[in-house]
Amino acid sequence: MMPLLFSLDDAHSLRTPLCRGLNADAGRLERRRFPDGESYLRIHNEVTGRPVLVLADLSRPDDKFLPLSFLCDTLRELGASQVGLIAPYLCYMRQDDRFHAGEAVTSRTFARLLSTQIDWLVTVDPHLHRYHRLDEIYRVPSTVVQAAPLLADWLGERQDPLLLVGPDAESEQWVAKIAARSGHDYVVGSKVRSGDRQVAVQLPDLSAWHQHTAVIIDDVISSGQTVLRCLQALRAQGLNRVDCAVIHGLFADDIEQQLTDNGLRRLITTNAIAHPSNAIDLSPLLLAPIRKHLAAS
Ligand SMILES: O=P(O)(O)OC[C@H]1O[C@@H](O)[C@H](O)[C@@H]1O
Repeated sequence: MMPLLFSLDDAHSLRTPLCRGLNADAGRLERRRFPDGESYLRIHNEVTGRPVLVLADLSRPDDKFLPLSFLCDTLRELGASQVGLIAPYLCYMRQDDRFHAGEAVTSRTFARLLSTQIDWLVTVDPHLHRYHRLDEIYRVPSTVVQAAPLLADWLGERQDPLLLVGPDAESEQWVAKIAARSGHDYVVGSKVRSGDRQVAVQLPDLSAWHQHTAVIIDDVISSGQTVLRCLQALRAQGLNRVDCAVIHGLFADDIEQQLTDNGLRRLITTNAIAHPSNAIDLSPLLLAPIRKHLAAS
């Protein structure tokens, strides 16, 4: 049976390519808020016995998780044969430890809650730092898609000599893969975070790469402080041509002007989260894992 694909956000740029690539019908979802702020949700398709895909942009998740839960639960109540979640950005991955007594390890709790709502999960480069695999916290089958080949191919088209720069140890998992595929050199810095927006980045000696264009690579830009401090550290060493490629553009703060004022030439992101900086379409990488889960469930 042809799958049905619902998107919590009608404008998600992955909706049409995924429907086309999977030969899926676009589901019709009616959503509004009652005057008191509670969610109203109605599914306008017959879902009984059909495999259903839910595409969700999970940036700013606190507003989205309840509507997502209502949707998935209703799909199951109405008899969908499976409910698979495509969450190109998987939220609540960064609080992966109890750093201070009494803190909520929100990654674990969120994973536990979400796992009760869905049959499987496909996501792109979740922030796996202290966890190494999603199944350490998720209780449903999952596939992690890596955006590295698409970023590497995008960089591979560049003619100027590039130095890829990971701002911190965590970023090495992404920058090393992109460097290996694109054939560019890379270095990794070290970062100390003393607050949500207090970040210091140190880079190794870069005198061997003065003629290169630096490209900062990271998985997430949130406040933008990591990229900003990395940019400043590069310029302090005389690397004045600096671009940046990030997988998930959360843009929690209005940082872009500040980055431009500090000399950043270009910032690009994937379309995991819709933003004017989107330059890389993830859909070619998502189709095969989604088909695999559809067939296995
Ligand atoms: O510095 P901001 O943009 O707030 O946060 C993003 C950084 O925080 C880390 O978890 C990410 O891997 C990235 O390096």
